[in-house]
Amino acid sequence: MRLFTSEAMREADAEAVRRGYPSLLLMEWAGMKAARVYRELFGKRPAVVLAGKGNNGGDGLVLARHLLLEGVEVRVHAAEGQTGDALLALQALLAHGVEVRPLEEASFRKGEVVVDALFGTGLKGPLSGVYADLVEQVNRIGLPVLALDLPSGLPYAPHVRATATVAFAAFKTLHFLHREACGRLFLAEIGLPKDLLAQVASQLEEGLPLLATPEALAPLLPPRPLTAHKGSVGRVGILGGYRGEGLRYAGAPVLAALGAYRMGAGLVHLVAPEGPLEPLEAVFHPVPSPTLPPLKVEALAVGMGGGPWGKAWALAALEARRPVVLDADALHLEVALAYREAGLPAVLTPHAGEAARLLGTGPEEVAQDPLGAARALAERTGLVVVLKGNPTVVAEGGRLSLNPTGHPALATGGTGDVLSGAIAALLAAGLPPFEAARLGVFLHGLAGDLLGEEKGVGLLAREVAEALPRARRLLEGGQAPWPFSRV
Ligand SMILES: NC(=O)C1=CN([C@@H]2O[C@H](COP(=O)(O)OP(=O)(O)OC[C@H]3O[C@@H](n4cnc5c(N)ncnc54)[C@H](OP(=O)(O)O)[C@@H]3O)[C@@H](O)[C@H]2O)[C@@H](O)CC1
Ligand SMILES: Nc1ncnc2c1ncn2[C@@H]1O[C@H](COP(=O)(O)OP(=O)(O)O)[C@@H](O)[C@H]1O
Ligand SMILES: [K+]
Repeated sequence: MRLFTSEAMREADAEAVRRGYPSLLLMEWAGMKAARVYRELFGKRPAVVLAGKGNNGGDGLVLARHLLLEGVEVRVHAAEGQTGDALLALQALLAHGVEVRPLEEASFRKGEVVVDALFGTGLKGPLSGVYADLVEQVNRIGLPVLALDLPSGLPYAPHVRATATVAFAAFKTLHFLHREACGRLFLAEIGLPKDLLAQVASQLEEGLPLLATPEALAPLLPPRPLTAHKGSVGRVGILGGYRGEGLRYAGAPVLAALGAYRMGAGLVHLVAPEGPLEPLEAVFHPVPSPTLPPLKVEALAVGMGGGPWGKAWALAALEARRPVVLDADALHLEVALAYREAGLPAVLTPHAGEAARLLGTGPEEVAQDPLGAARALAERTGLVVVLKGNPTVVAEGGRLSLNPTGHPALATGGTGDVLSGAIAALLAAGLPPFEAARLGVFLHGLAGDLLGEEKGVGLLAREVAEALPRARRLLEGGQAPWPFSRV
């Protein structure tokens, strides 16, 4: 599924009009579908609708009319100056005898639900003045909020923090970059001609990002035939760890090995300084410093817990000439370029701090524009980039994919190591790097979601590895939760 930008949405709108499709019908469907979501979530609780003067406000005025017709008590506050379809929506509402009061007089009553129809894709720049005050008041007051298309104010501050958001026609990247502001997500079909969104998406020069959905990822799961044996389903080499004066990193490679096994690897070889013999199921290759012993593996994960040895691990691993995940201390521009030069498929898995170091910017810049940062790093290195965080972004060249799974309970030491091993297992099973990265990230995030809901925070990274098979089974069985509902 493609995620749209505001510009792409405007182009879709314009293309519909060029084809002669009456845009008022789109607005009517949008408002009607949003009213349906309102009724599903809030029944007959009274509504207070806040409508801007643009088309987002128009959607809100249509919703108000539909709620009214269904016997819901509705109060409406609207900006002045509607034109076009929004003006027609206002006239239709007024014809029902509804009193429309100014936005400046907006008030809120206990038991009401707020409908945020102030701004959608047409917002230019941050809110100020009366709008900023109103949005802050809505957030403070604590009533449930249904946002139409987008929580007003996004991507800037202040913006509405909604209980639920109904996206019209297509999701926008903002919905998945700002999940917390959107609450529950609904996608409303509003009657655009069937092929129109695909046509607009294909015409855009800079491809629109993909959303990683269960539907798209399930077919990528490596099959497990009855005749499978441990040498036929993917063998993984883990290279990492550090042993120095008074300092040892021994756990990270073990967690990566667990991630690889739990993602279905047949055999895991652990190349690390002498340390705990875990997991018992691995083959151990204790080495005094970064070297590559002879290994029969189909893929590698390199760098976890490598500390000052990180670069040496990565350069040693180059000799294996296998697809590789480069993580943590193996993340250096020089290393990435050496893999590109060698023509080896490689997946880089930086978090915002590591990506910033590779790009020569600050972590805040990366966090502000994860799509841009992931794309820039993928273009600069020619490799696949997994920019970890919420959301995690996967990039290859101009291709971008946003991941909808993942829980804040994952913000704990070692979960990234588990991810590296998991992606390496999928590479070893034969998946191309972009696909291995998308699938690995999705299942790792889903494992975090399952555990976060069951146990809350306080997870151990090894538990995330343990939950991977459950996540995989859900995806296989068509039961992985969709990140949204359709209306
Ligand atoms: N695409 C589709 O297929 C369909 C789209 N639909 C709906 O249309 C929505 C997009 O509508 P839109 O383009 O009219 O923009 P919208 O979000 O209402 O805001 C524009 C208004 O805000 C104002 N304004 C801007 N920035 C501001 C600021 N910082 N501070 C203050 N004011 C600011 C701006 O003022 P101006 O700059 O023009 O003076 C203008 O008045 C979309 O989200 C969806 O809900 C549906 O109806 C069905 C089909
Ligand atoms: N708030 C969050 N929401 C979703 N996923 C998160 C969140 N915080 C961290 N994660 C995930 O947890 C993992 C942490 O990886 P990383 O930062 O490399 O940790 P470590 O180096 O300790 O293993 C990444 O997969 C990241 O996407
Ligand atoms: K809105």
